[in-house]
Order: sequence, then structure tokens, then C-alpha cells
Amino acid sequence: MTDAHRTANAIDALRRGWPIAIAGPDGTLALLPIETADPERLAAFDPAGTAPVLLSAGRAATLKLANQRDAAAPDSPVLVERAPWLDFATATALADPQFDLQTPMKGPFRAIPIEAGAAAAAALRLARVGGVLPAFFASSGGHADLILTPGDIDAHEDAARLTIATRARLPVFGAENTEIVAFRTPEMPGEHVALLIGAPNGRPPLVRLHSECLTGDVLGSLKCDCGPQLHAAVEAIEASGWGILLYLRQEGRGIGLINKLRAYALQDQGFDTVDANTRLGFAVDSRNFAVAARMLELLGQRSVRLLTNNPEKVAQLERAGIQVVERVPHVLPSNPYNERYLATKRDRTGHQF
Ligand SMILES: Nc1nc2c(ncn2[C@@H]2O[C@H](COP(=O)(O)OP(=O)(O)OP(=O)(O)O)[C@@H](O)[C@H]2O)c(=O)[nH]1
Ligand SMILES: [Zn+2]
Repeated sequence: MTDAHRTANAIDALRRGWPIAIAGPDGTLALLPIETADPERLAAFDPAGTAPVLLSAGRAATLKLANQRDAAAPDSPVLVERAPWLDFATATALADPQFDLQTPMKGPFRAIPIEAGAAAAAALRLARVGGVLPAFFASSGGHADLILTPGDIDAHEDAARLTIATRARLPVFGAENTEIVAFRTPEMPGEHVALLIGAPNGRPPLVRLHSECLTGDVLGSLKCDCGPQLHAAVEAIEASGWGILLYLRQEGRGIGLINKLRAYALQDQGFDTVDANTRLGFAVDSRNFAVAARMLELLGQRSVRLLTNNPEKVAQLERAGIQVVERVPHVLPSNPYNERYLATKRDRTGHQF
């Protein structure tokens, strides 16, 4: 089995609630994903009932386990000791923030040292890639048929594996002289695409990196600005004469649709987009724009004008070897439902408005 093949199987296992094991340089962990497993599988995985619970640093902080985190490495995963009363239902409440406000955690919870730190961090990364909650029963003695390494997960996310699969003419609303180019890697289920709009004129193209947002792009959600930004980007590129829209399959800033909708449910409880992600146990933004740099490179473009309010997109493209000669603001009018979202972008995630 190849590296990426093992990761694909591991993602499949996570979504089905089957155990996997990750072997890092400092030790191996057998892992059972809490979201998708059930009490019977837990009993089979951990007959002695001693496997601790692995959580992200953000989730641990939300659960007031912050003081038990490693002060030298505050973003490291946290392992919660398995007390006899910490059953499957309690572990589910540790994993899923949905009921945090209704059922305050009782505890006492105790964090214990993690020996297999690399495996623990890789497990949380794999949960994000697989779109499940980043929480596991984790045992150093447990058994799983499928064993992978942190490096296997790197291979799965490696932008260098991207290639052009096909291209065709695609007149779109607002830009009729357009070609679509589709990209894929052997393992990613979602294909990234580029729209090449207008005719190259020797100048750097006007480029937009658009991250997938099913709710905003397709369903007309008013909670964000994605739909209007998508259409305005096509218009702006068309008006500029020549440019490229990259449609990146990075739903929910990389946490997937289901976890984004969980974040929306937390926003219904009053948390903003940043705190909602943290409560779920994810980074505020999990996107890696190296994939966009690779797409531009495959399209023969190393110098671009970038349509964005997000300085992080500029920085990541530059780090990946694409020269951003100009940042062009991309601000759309707000509505009553997305005002707070836009204010949070301005105040907490460094967007320039
Ligand atoms: N996790 C999470 N993702 C969200 C939320 N709202 C929108 N998204 C996702 O955010 C991505 C869009 O990114 P934005 O941060 O809105 O904008 P940006 O692309 O970083 O910056 P600009 O280039 O300036 O527009 C899409 O993948 C959306 O699905 C949310 O509340 N939580
Ligand atoms: Zn959106």
C-alpha cells in the first residue's frame, strides 16, 4: 500500500467509526474516533475501559482544561485520563460542543502526559481531513489493523501531487470567453477547478482564490459574503480583460461542510466564527493555499494581481513562489445576517476592509 493509499483507507475508517493506529517517531497510538463509533465498538477497542480521550488544545481550553495543558506547547493535543465514570456518552460530550451550554461538564478531568505526541497531532489533522470531530479514544496498547504514519497524511495533502486532468470551453454568466481547467490528485475526492477568463495580454492576470462554500455559492446563504464575492470576481476579471478564478475545494476554510454547519449551530448560540471553530477543536483557518500556487504554476502563471481582503492569501502565495504584484480589494455590501461575520473578519482574522 502507498502512503496516500493508507491515508485514504484511514479516512474511510474514521467515517465508519473503525479504529486506526498512527505510528510516530515517539510512539504509536491506536485511535477510535468518538463521533462515529459507539459503545459496543469502544468495548471491543478497549475492553479494560482505560483508554484516555484525545482532544485538541482548543477543545481542552473550552472545557476549562487549559490549565492542564503543557505551558511550553499550548497548541499541543491534550490527553484526558479515563476515569471509570468517563463512559461513551461523556466522551461524546467532550468531543461535541453542541451541548456545552446545556450540560456543563462535571469532571474532574485530569490531563495526562502524551508520549506519542507526533501521532496525537497527526490524528487531529486526519480528523480534519476526514471531516469528523477531532476527538478519539487513544490507547498506546490498543489494536488496529490499519497503521499509518504522520508522513502518510502529509502525502495526502501534498500540493505537488496535483495535475491537470482536462480542460474545455465554458461560457459562464458574465464572462463568455472562458475556459475551465480541472485538477486532481490521486486521493482527493474533490476536484479543484480554474476558470480562465478573457485573453492573456502579457500582463499578470487578475486572480481570485475562492474557497468552496456550498451554502453561499449554491444555496444563496446570507450568512457570509461568498456568493456575491464569487459572482463579483467573475465580473471584475472579465472587466480587467484577463484573469483566473481558482475554485478551491476548501469548504468551511478546510474543515468540511458538516463541521462548518456545526460551527453555524454554535453561532446560533452566540459564538462568533472564530470561537465556534475553536470550540469544535479546529484552527480558525485550516486552508493551505500552496494548492493554489501549484495550480497557477501548472497554468504557467508565476506573477499575479490578487483579488482579496485577506493578507494571509498574499503571504501564502508568495511563500509558495508566486509573486503578488498587487492586492486588489474585494469588498461587497453587507446584509443584516452577515454583518457580524464581516466584522469578525475585520477584527479577528486580519482581513482588510
Ligand atoms: N469554519 C467556517 N468557515 C466558514 C464560515 N463562514 C464561511 N466559511 C468558509 O470560509 C471560506 C471563505 O473564506 P472567507 O474567510 O470568507 O474569505 P477569504 O476567502 O479568506 O478572504 P477574501 O479573499 O478577502 O474574501 C469558505 O470556504 C466558506 O465555506 C464559518 O462561520 N465557519
Ligand atoms: Zn460562505
